[in-house]
Amino acid sequence: WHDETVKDHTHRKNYVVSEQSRLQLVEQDLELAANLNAYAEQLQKKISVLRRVAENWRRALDEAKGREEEYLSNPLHSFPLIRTLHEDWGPVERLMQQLVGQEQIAALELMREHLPGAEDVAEAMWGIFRIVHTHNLEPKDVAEGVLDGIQYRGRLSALDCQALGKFYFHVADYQTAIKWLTLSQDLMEEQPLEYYDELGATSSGITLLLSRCLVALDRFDEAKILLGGDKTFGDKAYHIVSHFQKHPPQQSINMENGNFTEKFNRLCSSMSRRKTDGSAAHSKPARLHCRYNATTTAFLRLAPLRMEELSLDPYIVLYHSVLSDEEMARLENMSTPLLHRARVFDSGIRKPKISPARTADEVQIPNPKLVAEDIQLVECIQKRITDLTGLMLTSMRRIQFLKYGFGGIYVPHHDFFSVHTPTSRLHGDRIATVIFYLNDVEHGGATAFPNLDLVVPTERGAVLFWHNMDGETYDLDYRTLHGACPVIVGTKMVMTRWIYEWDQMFVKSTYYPPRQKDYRQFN
Ligand SMILES: O=C(O)CCC(=O)C(=O)O
Ligand SMILES: [Fe+2]
Repeated sequence: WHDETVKDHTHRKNYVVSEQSRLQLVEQDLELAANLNAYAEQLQKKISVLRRVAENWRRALDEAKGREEEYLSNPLHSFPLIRTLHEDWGPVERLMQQLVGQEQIAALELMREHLPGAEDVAEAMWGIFRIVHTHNLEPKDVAEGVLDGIQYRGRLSALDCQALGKFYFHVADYQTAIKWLTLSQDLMEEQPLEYYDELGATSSGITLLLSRCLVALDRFDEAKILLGGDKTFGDKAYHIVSHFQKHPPQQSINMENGNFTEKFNRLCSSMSRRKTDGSAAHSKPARLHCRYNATTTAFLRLAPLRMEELSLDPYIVLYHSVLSDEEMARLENMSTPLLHRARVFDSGIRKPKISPARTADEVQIPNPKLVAEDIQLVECIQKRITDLTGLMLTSMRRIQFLKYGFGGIYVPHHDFFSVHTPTSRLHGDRIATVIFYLNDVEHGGATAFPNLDLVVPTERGAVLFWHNMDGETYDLDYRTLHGACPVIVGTKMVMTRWIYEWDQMFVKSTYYPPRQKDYRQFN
């Protein structure tokens, strides 16, 4: 069974999103360290025996120095020497040949398949990349533990910076690659050079990559000076530079959706830090209205909900304290074991697929794997959505529970399909969206609407609701473009429920194209 789980990418461990997998990392790290220490101890034991033997042999000869003949005339000197030279070298040679720490090496091999793989590292690097890119952070600050103006305890090592430098090299961002690689070289002062030699990060290797970046940026002279200053390359600097010029690097990691708009990045940055007083505040426009909604349905007359209008056109509201702590805890507990990597609908292949545009784990609830009382809770929440929105939900479509890890995003998108999909044929388009925030993200993770200059920070228990289509004409409202800002620290849990056109047939009149208003200018 194990092989299958490894092959099935949707079920592999997610070290970025899952606390449980991350805790395993700590355990594995401890185990690796203990194993390595045991190995070093074995090695140390062998070294001290060999040293002792060598010392004993030398001591005899030191004593004899200059008076060898007299020394050897004493049988208590010559007998041991004869015996030693005949008998002892054999066992010593055997000891020298004996492999040390086979047990620990075997243990390491066994552990290896459970350690993070290349794709885990790639995912984590993308996470850092998105945080750095969205907030326009300086590699130096990041390496020193300053993320978006906040000093954290973590630090990056020379090896971490080298890995990030290579990553940026592969995405063809040579300017930033140079920053990471230079940092890596500076940080190498922290350990003896042999340490880096053994771990595959030589300073001259970095110099070579640095000069490659410089050449790619047409900074030939700097590249020559850099190479000339390294003994390894010396007088070959000129040839190396012209070789690099003839063979320019190819971008080998596709940025795909790594590039967000300036507007989105600015909104995310304006709202990435939680207010110190603990209250969350969305940015512009300032609070329009805050009141109790006691009218949408009969339920709300009994239990009015605090509602904040964030935008009137298009209509966007935020409800506070919709879910109780107990409900949120149960939602988290029932969903966490079922999470798998989120997919988005690819209009090219007309199927959902894993995409860097949306890096989160997800599960659809309710779900046959849940116990009856959990299903009941989800159904109760579906009813509450109708209370909040006045819109109908059918059991055909479900709520999506999403969990984002560091660097987790959802690039700006519209929730409506605008093209025909298997879902839209059955249910119509997504006329409205409801997002439940299930936790306060420590840093980052707001929902941003770049066309509306609106950004909504996560607020545990709150619910965001908006219409994706004009309420009367059903025109697609392109102004509702929105995305999830990268999570910087912590995880983010939300539930999204998209509300469909055909489900409203008994509460609203349904319109068909031709559409009347043109919102596409905001596309
Ligand atoms: O996580 C968020 O803030 C946004 C999620 C979203 O846009 C969606 O699920 O459609
Ligand atoms: Fe969305």
